[in-house]
Amino acid sequence: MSDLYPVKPLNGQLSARVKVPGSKSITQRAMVCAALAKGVSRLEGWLRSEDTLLLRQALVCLGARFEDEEEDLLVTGMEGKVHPPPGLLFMGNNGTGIRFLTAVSALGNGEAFIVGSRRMDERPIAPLIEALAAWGLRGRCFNDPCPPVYLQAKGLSGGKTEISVAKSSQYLSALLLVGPYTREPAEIRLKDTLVSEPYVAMTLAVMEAFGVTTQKEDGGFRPASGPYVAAHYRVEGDASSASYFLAAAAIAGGEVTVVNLPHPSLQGDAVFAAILARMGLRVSYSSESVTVARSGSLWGIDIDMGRWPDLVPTLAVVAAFAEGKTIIRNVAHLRIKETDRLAAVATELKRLGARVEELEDGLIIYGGASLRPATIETYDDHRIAMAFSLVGLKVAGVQIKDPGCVAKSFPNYWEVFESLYP
Ligand SMILES: O=C(O)C1=C[C@@H](OP(=O)(O)O)[C@@H](O)[C@H](O)C1
Ligand SMILES: C=C(OP(=O)(O)O)C(=O)O
Repeated sequence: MSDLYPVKPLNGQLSARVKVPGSKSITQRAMVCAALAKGVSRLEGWLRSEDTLLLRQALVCLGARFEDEEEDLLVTGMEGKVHPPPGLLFMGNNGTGIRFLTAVSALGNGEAFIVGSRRMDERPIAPLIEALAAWGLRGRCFNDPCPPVYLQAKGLSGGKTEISVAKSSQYLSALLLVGPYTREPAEIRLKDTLVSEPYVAMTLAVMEAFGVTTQKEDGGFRPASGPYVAAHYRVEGDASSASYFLAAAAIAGGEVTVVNLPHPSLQGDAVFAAILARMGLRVSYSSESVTVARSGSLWGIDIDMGRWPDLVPTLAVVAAFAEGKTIIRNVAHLRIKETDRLAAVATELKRLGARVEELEDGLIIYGGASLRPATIETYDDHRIAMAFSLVGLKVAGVQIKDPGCVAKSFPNYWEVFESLYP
């Protein structure tokens, strides 16, 4: 792929049906459960992308077996017996993956050394290491509070632990996923207010599909003792990936259907259609799909996005085309994603001529400015590349730098994007 993608403006209105790849978040949870389980699991509709392949490779190093059978993934589980390898485990910039892998490695016996990309060394993981320490793990972050991570694992004792979840829900999901394999029943208490909450519900749902239920109580969780039981698991289409095409209808007008996003969905980000409804679009659902249509005005909104951080770049770009201002609140955790997404979104919208205020934990976007051509910096962040590509549907002369960075979650993004043109 060349290092610049020139977006062609769309003549007329959209009328498109698109299929998105499998959910990255669900795929990674299902991979972990299947890798720990007893027996052979089949993952249907799993996402094959940079991040999921990194996690797959690392789980193979720990002792699970993965085989492709046409589009499905067959996983032979380790029955909870984890064997950290002598070398390095590499997780790129896969935040979900490094948090899950750290917890899974802690179930083993021996040393593990887990490293990521340069940006990963700026994404904190210490809260997870501290919570695992209460279950007997000896571990440290070399770049405290960030990776690389070094562990001396000897299985996890279980019992009570506490976790800080104000910066990321992934720490809690990681603890929950290994909870069934601690020696004593696990009891996890939250120290502070949970961000990105729907991802935790998703973790519990996937665990349940692999046979483990969790008792939820005020301020805490008690996952039942394992093992996970191998399952035939069908992964939903990715709701965050779907957001780009739903947003395309908001920006360019017309109608878009995402054919493989079920309703209801396990993914919090499936809320995006309802957010667009608040901005003036018509929305309809079937059990397997969602359709949005714009025929009239698009209005700015005031919204707390703390539960759905990955939708913020998409929403911010839509907001630039809306009438009036949009206030996006409660998303300080966007500063520790693939890049500082509040800074990146504000900088790139300004480059296009939009008026934007960057808050410590949010954005104010004044919609309706006439936007100008620009070459967009993507900061090695798939969501910045995908969200800003949408601007080019309406504004001539938009080019996206490093378009290949979409491979993290959506390797065929540009192909699906091009299917929007008649
Ligand atoms: O658990 C998950 O699969 C995810 C949780 C969210 O992260 P935080 O909980 O760190 O906000 C989200 O941003 C990320 O893309 C995927
Ligand atoms: C933040 C993301 O992923 P991760 O935290 O897993 O790197 C994302 O996909 O937007």
